[in-house]
Formats: sequence, structure tokens, C-alpha cells
Amino acid sequence: MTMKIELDHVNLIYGRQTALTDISFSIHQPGIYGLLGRNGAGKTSLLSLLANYKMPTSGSLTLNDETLFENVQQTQHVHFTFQRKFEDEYEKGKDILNEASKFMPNFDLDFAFSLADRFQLDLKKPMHKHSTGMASIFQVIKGMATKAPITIFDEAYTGMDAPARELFYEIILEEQLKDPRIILLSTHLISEMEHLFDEVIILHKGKLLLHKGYEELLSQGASITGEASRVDRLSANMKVLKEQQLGGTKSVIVFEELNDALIQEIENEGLKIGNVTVQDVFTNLTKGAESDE
Ligand SMILES: Nc1ncnc2c1ncn2[C@@H]1O[C@H](COP(=O)(O)OP(=O)(O)OP(=O)(O)O)[C@@H](O)[C@H]1O
Repeated sequence: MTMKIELDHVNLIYGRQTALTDISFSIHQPGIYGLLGRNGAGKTSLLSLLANYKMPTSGSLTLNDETLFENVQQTQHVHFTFQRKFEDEYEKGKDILNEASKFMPNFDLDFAFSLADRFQLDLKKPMHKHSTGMASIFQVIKGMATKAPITIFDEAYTGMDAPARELFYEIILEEQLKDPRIILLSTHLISEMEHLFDEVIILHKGKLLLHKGYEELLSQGASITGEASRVDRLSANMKVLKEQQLGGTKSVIVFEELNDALIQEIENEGLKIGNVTVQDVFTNLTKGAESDE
């Protein structure tokens, strides 16, 4: 089932604190969407709107052309996985998953059990006895097993060790191949997770700074390295995100689509062109910018 999420001039204000300002974008395709932003940028606020936990203060948020807020029919398509403490939860993981399978329309209990095996998570243990990382693993297992057409993970990896995170990424990719859905991942682990993304959404200070396809984003940036005065001359009219100089050698990261003629000119000057990463673009665009490029 194809899902259509549309936000049109959405604002969210908590008391006197504006969390989101004039957010408009849409998602029409299954895929993995990386939601990036510095602390307090508004990621959880945006995801809470998409999960129907909150109502926009103004603007329109629709799922499949219907207003999402308090819309039971549409909300069942969405599952929101967030970091949760289970310190007062005496139930066993197995029982929680069993319960979930009764209420969630697409929940795949066998899949949940197979994931628990892969993560070596003991589902017979009462939840309060799990460590922080194990609790996150449980949340990830539950989120994946919902098979919700829109599955949201809000910094779901908290406390998970590197092998467990790698397994999480592997499972996401496997699932996307088998049964593509919209997966929204908010994260600060950009360099570790960017290979997963089909599209990148960057929030900055409550505003939408950028929403682009992963490949398109990378194609719009490059690093240029070589003799400093030549690098300066060629990058003079470009949007330079970052510069570094060591002796007479300079390296700049530019946010600029390099056409064939420009690439030729740069190479003719004996300069090297390299790739940028989403981490490069994110770090440098969110140093202080307020709006889209
Ligand atoms: N319940 C609330 N009441 C008042 N202000 C809030 C509330 N929740 C969030 N905010 C504010 O809204 C803004 C966005 O917060 P949000 O939690 O959405 O950011 P975030 O991008 O998820 O941050 P982080 O990466 O640190 O988790 C922040 O200024 C935050 O202080």
C-alpha cells in the first residue's frame, strides 16, 4: 500500500517555545529517510506529529489526503519507536510482543522472535532486568516487527553497542529489499548511518533546511584539494562549506554541482576532486545557517 505524507506550512509551538516553523515537505515513496538536526532542532517534535502524538499548532499534516490528527484509520499505518526506560516494567519481552501482535494489524510475531534470536535478546527476562542497550534492542525488534507502512525510529540506537547497531542496519536493509516501507530514522550518528538513506531531511532551529535524495545531495558537493591560490581562484564563486590549509596546500568543501567543464578546468589546474559525505554537508550547513540553500 502506497503511503502519502504531506506537511504544508506546519508550525508547532509549546507554550512560548516554537519547536517547528513553516515546515512543508512530502513523502510519497517507500524508502529510508534520514532525519538530521542538531540538538533541539525539532526532530522529535516533527516525528511526534507524524505519529499523531501531537497536533500541529497551525498548518496541515495529512496522511493519504486525510488530516492525521485523531484519525484512527490513518494512524494505524504509523509506528513510532523511541527510547524507553523499562525500569517499572515487570512483564517479559515475549508477553509484550504477544500483546502487541493482537493490536497491531501487520505485526509479525515470528519475525519478532527470529530477530530476538539474531540479537541474542532473552525474551523470557522481565523487561526491568534489561540493560539500556538491551531495552533499545527490544524496541528496535518491536518496531521492525510491526511491519507498519510508516515505521519511525527516533534515535532508537541509544546504548546499543556497535555490533548490535550494525545488525540493526543490516535488518533494515534486508527488510527494505523484501517488503519496502517508509522508514524514518532520526539520528546523530550520521557518518555511521548515511549509507542507509534514500533521502535526507535536515532540520535546523525548527526550520526545514534541506530535503533531498541522498545521491543528489552528494552530487551537489565536492572537495577540491591542491595548491592554495589555485583552489581559492576556482572556488571563489562557489558556496564553500569548509576550508583547511596545511602549508601551501588547501582543501575546500563546496556545495556546488560541478559540471563537466568545471571538472575539466579543476583537473587541468592539477587539483584533486573528492566526494563529500552527508556528515560534511550537515556539519557545515548547520553551523549557523537559518534557511535553505
Ligand atoms: N514539551 C516541551 N515543552 C516545551 N518545549 C519543548 C518541549 N519539547 C521540546 N521542546 C523544545 O522544542 C525544541 C525542539 O525539541 P525536539 O525535542 O523536537 O528537538 P530534537 O531535534 O529532537 O533534539 P535532540 O536531538 O536534542 O533530541 C527545543 O527547543 C525544545 O527545547
